Amino acid sequence: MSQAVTRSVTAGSAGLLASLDPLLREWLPRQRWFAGKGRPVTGFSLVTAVELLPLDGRLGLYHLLVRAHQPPSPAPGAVPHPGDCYQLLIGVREALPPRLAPALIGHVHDGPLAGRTVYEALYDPRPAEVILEALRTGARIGGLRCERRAEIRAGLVPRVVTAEQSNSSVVYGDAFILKLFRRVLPGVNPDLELPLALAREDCPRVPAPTAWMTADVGEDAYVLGVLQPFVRGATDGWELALRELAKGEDFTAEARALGRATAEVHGALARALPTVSLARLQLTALVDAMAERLEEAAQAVPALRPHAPGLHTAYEALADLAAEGHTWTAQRIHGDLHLGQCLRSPAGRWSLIDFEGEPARPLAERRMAQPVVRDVAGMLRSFDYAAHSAGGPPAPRWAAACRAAYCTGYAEGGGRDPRTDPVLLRACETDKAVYEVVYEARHRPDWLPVPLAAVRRLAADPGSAA
Ligand SMILES: Nc1ncnc2c1ncn2[C@@H]1O[C@H](COP(=O)(O)OP(=O)(O)O)[C@@H](O)[C@H]1O
Ligand SMILES: O=P(O)(O)O[C@H]1O[C@H](CO)[C@@H](O[C@H]2O[C@H](CO)[C@@H](O)[C@H](O)[C@H]2O)[C@H](O)[C@H]1O
Repeated sequence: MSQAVTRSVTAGSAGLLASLDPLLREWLPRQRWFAGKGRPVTGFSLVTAVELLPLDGRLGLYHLLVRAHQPPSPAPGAVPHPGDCYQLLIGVREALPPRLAPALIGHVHDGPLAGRTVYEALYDPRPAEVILEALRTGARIGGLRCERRAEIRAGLVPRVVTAEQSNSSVVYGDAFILKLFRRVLPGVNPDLELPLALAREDCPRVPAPTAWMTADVGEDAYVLGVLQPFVRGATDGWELALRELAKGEDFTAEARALGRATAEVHGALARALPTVSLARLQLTALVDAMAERLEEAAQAVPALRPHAPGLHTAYEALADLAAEGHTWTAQRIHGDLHLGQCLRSPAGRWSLIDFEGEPARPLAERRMAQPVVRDVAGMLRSFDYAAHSAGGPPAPRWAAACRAAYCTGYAEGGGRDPRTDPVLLRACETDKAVYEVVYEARHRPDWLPVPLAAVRRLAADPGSAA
């Protein structure tokens, strides 16, 4: 273990946060992973601070969990909230070398860091090495605790992933990838829980966690990061789909393989974790939750409002089936499945990643058993997204063929053909499209027309879901 890791001490000083406060207020809301977009940050409180490299050297390094205070959402019924907790890895230098310019947070004027430059330390190889070393050695530093399931080679060279993400990732020597969660919550994190459960089932479709890091804060444990094997040379399904679309190529063979992979993962999850039967009461709760999400979304995004009555009919049809006595099985699912969560190895093998669920939903809700059709609906929406985003005119026939092939593959992989459940499928696709409208309005307003086009179709035509 490196000297720096063993010498780490808990800092915990309010002065540290006070000196960072004005810089973080400006920097944090600009980050893609910042969850509280649209509301100002009015202050911060420190949850934990651990000094990973001492300030007296050329490079200081702090691991911080900070709570960002924001006024409550203006949505009717929104409850006051203590503020989201974010994980920050803060590097401190006298001056920033030009290669680290994109990582700049700012120059500190007051407090213990006065006169120094602070920056997003993951971009810097040395801090990234410190984190890997902690994981490799199962270190405990202040409240930080690392655990590992397998050996990790020393000396792997880090590089930060620069793609747009909800979290932040570092690749180590093309052998491992570490995801550091940005908005962290106390409790079980499905992105660790489910891949661990799948590893116990020897499911080869999901990279098994190699090591992970947790913070103990009082009675609570926050999962901070997960290291897993890196699929070398992989292309994600989104990139691949757009590439094939641009060339006018058929994607149905891949869509079918993706359907098989999804069904295999669902099968393994059903073996690993409890399944339940959704009878009338639970189905009513499911339908009510969908309807409530639609109402909240319509409040937040005015463009959705004219379509709300049409969309509600999808939920009413499901409620009618429940009233007639239909039941569905529910189990743990991926929760936010889309083409970008599917990796194709150079040998043509598909893996699924990112089991965090929809980041904006409460953790308890994300960990609930759900009908598998929810994941299927996510993928079907994704083919539609691709067909509307490839640059050329929308390609509805390409999307329809992929959607059908995916359902065929799902049945071949041991699942029930999702098309035998059209009412549930339409309700789930509607719920997903509504989620996407809110997601895009918040994070990528230019993309809003994509889910809105689907909303128009789903509201007007009950048969439009696959
Ligand atoms: N095991 C892996 N092997 C190769 N690349 C990966 C792996 N896991 C993630 N990635 C890459 O990192 C990106 C971000 O990972 P993801 O888990 O989706 O993070 P986020 O939750 O931030 O969206 C993915 O789109 C993928 O390109
Ligand atoms: O991958 P994340 O966990 O960060 O998921 C979030 O971001 C996704 C976009 O990156 C978003 O997915 C939506 O856009 C995709 C194209 O970029 C498309 O393939 C998906 O079907 C669509 O839902 C996802 O919803 C969000 O949770």
